[in-house]
Amino acid sequence: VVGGEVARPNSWPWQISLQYQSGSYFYHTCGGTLVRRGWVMTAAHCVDRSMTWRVVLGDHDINNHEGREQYLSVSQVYVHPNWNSNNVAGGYDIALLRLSTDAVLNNYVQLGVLPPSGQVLAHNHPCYISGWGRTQTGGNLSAQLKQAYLPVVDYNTCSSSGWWGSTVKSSMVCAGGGSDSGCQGDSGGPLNCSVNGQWVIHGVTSFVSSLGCNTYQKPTVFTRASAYISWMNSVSI
Ligand SMILES: C[C@H](NC(=O)[C@H](CCCC[NH3+])NC(=O)C(F)(F)F)C(=O)Nc1ccc(C(F)(F)F)cc1
Repeated sequence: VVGGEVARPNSWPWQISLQYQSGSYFYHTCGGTLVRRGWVMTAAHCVDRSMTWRVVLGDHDINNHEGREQYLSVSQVYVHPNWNSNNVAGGYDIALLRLSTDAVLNNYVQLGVLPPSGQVLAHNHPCYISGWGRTQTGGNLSAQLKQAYLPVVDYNTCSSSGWWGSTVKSSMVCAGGGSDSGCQGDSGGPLNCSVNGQWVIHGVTSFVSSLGCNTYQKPTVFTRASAYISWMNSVSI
């Protein structure tokens, strides 16, 4: 996350850290959202390479053990069948991870609420991105979970010339476009939108401009979760 601020610990209790094993250590690579006690929603591009994965729940500082974390392994990866790893602009950048054991829900670990199928938010609807991604273009990951206010940019604006044009599809959500943005390492994490006083997970962080994370009029682009409800249900989530 470029800009924004460090989140109050566990204030996004459905946010997970997806980590891969290298040697005897695990490393953060992507975010994700706990959507059922045994299921995590993330981006397909996060799991393009097959690795030994683990999901960390209830985390705040990914470099320190604070005692609220739950470490769960991944038993199965379900990538959307239409995902093309050579074409993030094609959409379908969504995957479900089946956890080997169910999460324990508590003050630090809660389920994210998914939107109704097809729900599209209006221009400027209030949302926050959360993640441990780079804090600047080309910079380092954040040790602590960060958040940034990224209001929705509607499809009409986001797909216009000067913005993303035809790179963005209606199966995506754009948000931000100013000095705050997602960045590498935020992939797969949630776009948390306030709907009737409840946080609803409207996006899965997918891509930013290759010219820089917080490029003007290149808002952070999310997979629109409401476009994939039936697919997620078909995976028996
Ligand atoms: C550096 C930048 N990385 C990204 O945007 C990666 C996803 C990369 C998927 C493709 N390997 N995502 C992120 O950094 C995220 F955290 F914002 F989600 C990037 O490659 N952006 C990008 C690439 C291609 C296209 C386009 F579709 F237009 F070809 C648009 C943006």
